[in-house]
Amino acid sequence: MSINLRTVYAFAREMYPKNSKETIQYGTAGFRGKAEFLDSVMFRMGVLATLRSRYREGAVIGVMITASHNPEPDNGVKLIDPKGEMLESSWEKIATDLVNVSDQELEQHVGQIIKDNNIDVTSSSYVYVGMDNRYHSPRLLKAVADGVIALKGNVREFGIVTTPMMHFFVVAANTKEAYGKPTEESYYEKLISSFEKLRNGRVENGNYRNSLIYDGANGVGARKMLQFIKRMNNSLAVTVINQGIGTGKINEDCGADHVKVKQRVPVNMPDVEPFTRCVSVDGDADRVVYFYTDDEGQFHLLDGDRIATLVADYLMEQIKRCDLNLRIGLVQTAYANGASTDYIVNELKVPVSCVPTGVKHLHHKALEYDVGVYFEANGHGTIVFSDSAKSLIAEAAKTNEDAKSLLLIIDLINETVGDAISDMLLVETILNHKGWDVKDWSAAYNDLPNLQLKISVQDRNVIKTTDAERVCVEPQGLQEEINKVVANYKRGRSFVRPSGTEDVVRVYAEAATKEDVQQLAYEVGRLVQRLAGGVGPELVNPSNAHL
Ligand SMILES: CC(=O)N[C@H]1[C@@H](OP(=O)(O)O)O[C@H](CO)[C@@H](O)[C@@H]1O
Ligand SMILES: [Mg+2]
Repeated sequence: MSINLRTVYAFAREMYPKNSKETIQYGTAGFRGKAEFLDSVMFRMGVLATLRSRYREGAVIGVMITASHNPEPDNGVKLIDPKGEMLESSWEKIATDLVNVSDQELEQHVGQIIKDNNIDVTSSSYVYVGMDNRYHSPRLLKAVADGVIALKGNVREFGIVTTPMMHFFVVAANTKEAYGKPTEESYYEKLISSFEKLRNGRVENGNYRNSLIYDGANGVGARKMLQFIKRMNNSLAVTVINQGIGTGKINEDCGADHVKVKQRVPVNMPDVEPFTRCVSVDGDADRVVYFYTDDEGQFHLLDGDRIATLVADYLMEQIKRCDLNLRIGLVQTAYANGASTDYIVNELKVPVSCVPTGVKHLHHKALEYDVGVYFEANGHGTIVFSDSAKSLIAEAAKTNEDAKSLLLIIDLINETVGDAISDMLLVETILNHKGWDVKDWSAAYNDLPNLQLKISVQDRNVIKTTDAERVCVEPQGLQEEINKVVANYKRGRSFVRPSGTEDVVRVYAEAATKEDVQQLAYEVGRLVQRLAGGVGPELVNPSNAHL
């Protein structure tokens, strides 16, 4: 088979001309932006995925079209490497350069990538493509597929799927189906059968009730949950809200990001009993958070930190019961609530590390342990087991019932990446096992009040950070000013960093009281506006807000 790079240029010029002059970067989770400027990006990512597959000797590479928690007009694309991880970081640079060259330079540039990486263009390549349910996703999926076709690669389209399903399909295909088959049915089957075996017919236990409200963020997570419900034998009574039918827009006033950042219930919440367990996932269903309201109508959040601590505690207990000697570790980011980190260090006594935002960083760190539990505070995370841990557990399972359960737990977990539905089924399994309701779960520790702000600046990349993003090194002087402000607040902590998915600088703050955290976030936000080129209206001082 021979390929003609002229074809790539012809496709690009005729169908996917570059229509934006702005430089775009492979960020925290791939490329994101307004959908109308992404056709050429998608086409080129189809080209890159094909090259990457050839570079990896014909292994399947995944392409997921989604803008996750971003608003409806946005879309995005992320590449999935053969083992289900995010695209290797050295190729992120290749991706960024490829999407930013002009149409005229494209042919020569693709030739250079082939040469630099010694890619055999006559070899086979396989690309899997899936998308979320945004109305512009099908158009963008076609652009990716055309990028593959332009280089004579093989493309398989999965239609509307969650991000974690795409990761599952890629791993399933590349492990010759040891992980399952690369089909939707196989994915449902794997998760549901382990979940139901773990339940073993016991749907309620102690304070645990088996019903919950599920906020699907008007995204693909809603449709897939409806598919789960159809296939489950009433082992869980799930009411799905924000299903994405009718006028509801993806992530608008609903979903995991809304619930976590606004600390508020999603739109369309039915009238439920106080302390009813509720779950929100994001637009592509790779994040999950829990929440409930108490008998005074007060909102309570059980976020990724809570899930991580619940899971780590449970796994430690199970591993101890099996009498196995496995090193368990927890990975967080700077957004983790300080109270959760204290709890991990002082109560769980598990090693905990802090890495930069983005699951790729957490995932890599977690692989250093026999059992690595990682979660971003926003509910994005999973658990990874080393090969040797898996064989030890499998060996023990021959004689030990607890080890058998652990094996089922491993099956229930989508180890490739954070998976909202799989994580939810895991939490449900643990709560059921412990006989806990949300009150019991909340009792482990009290979150410090915390707040996030988004600040618009001229160029968010003027902010540079170090020490897992906890310290800002540029613009000069900003960190010193933040330190001075933070010192005035009991249990105060705050940091700033440029978002990798939105054109904003994020400010995080936590402090001992709600009033303090509002004031602290405001003061740090003002520093960013003043010292990092803020644009738009000045933040309002919360202590003057009533004036
Ligand atoms: C504070 C926060 O929640 N940041 C999110 C967000 O990244 P930013 O780089 O902060 O925009 O989107 C990422 C992808 O979904 C997710 O991994 C990350 O945790
Ligand atoms: Mg997401």
